[in-house]
Amino acid sequence: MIKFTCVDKMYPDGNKTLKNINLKIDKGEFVFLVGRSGAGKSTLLKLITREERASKGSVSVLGNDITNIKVNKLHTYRRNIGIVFQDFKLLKDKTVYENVELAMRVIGENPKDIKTRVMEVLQKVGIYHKCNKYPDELSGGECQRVGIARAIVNKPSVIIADECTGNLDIENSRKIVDLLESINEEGVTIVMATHDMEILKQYNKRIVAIDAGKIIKDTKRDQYEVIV
Ligand SMILES: Nc1ncnc2c1ncn2[C@@H]1O[C@H](COP(=O)(O)OP(=O)(O)OP(=O)(O)O)[C@@H](O)[C@H]1O
Repeated sequence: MIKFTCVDKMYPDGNKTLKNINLKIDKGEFVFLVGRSGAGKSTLLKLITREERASKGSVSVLGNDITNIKVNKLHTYRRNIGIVFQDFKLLKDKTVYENVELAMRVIGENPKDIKTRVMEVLQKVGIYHKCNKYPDELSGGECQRVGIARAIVNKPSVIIADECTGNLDIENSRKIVDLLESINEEGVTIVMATHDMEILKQYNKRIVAIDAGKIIKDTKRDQYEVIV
């Protein structure tokens, strides 16, 4: 499903942010990516969403090598990936419904299907009753529910969540991870970067730890295909 083979990532300033990453994540897994600030978590996630490109090695997702994917194919590739952000990235001048609807509109979905699907996901994430509210009228936890609704509305195979509980208290963080867990139970692969030790302790998931650009721990290391 997601496979990193001997991946290095160097930014233009010459610093090697990721070093020889070998990582395999199977379909339907829920993985916590942990590490101190600057360790390289976001960079690793950006290689999956293909916002960044590996400097060396290859990244393959859903059976396709995306390392050198053509720019005109990126749009189609990204339909398989839902992204949840720490700061929600909701459009302030759009309602909850409109924020989620837009994600379907931009890929040209049939307007008839849009309404049914948006209502369905708003119900799933528990924010249906606030569908006409604007982001400024919602709590952080509610905003993140909308962020998750937007991420899942196009039925992606993978959800990438970068510190998606970073702006929430522990109670709301738990509710958000519970929601991601229920999405994972439907077969969606989840990769979530987090600093939150409470969350790590409470949820028994695979943990991949990065330090200074290297994987230093993986609770499922035995199942790796390490290619050196
Ligand atoms: N666009 C960029 N250009 C140059 N260096 C970058 C860029 N993005 C990240 N870096 C550097 O790469 C390293 C890893 O950054 P990254 O954001 O991946 O870490 P992180 O583990 O997600 O950190 P945090 O938990 O603080 O978000 C840092 O030293 C950072 O300064």
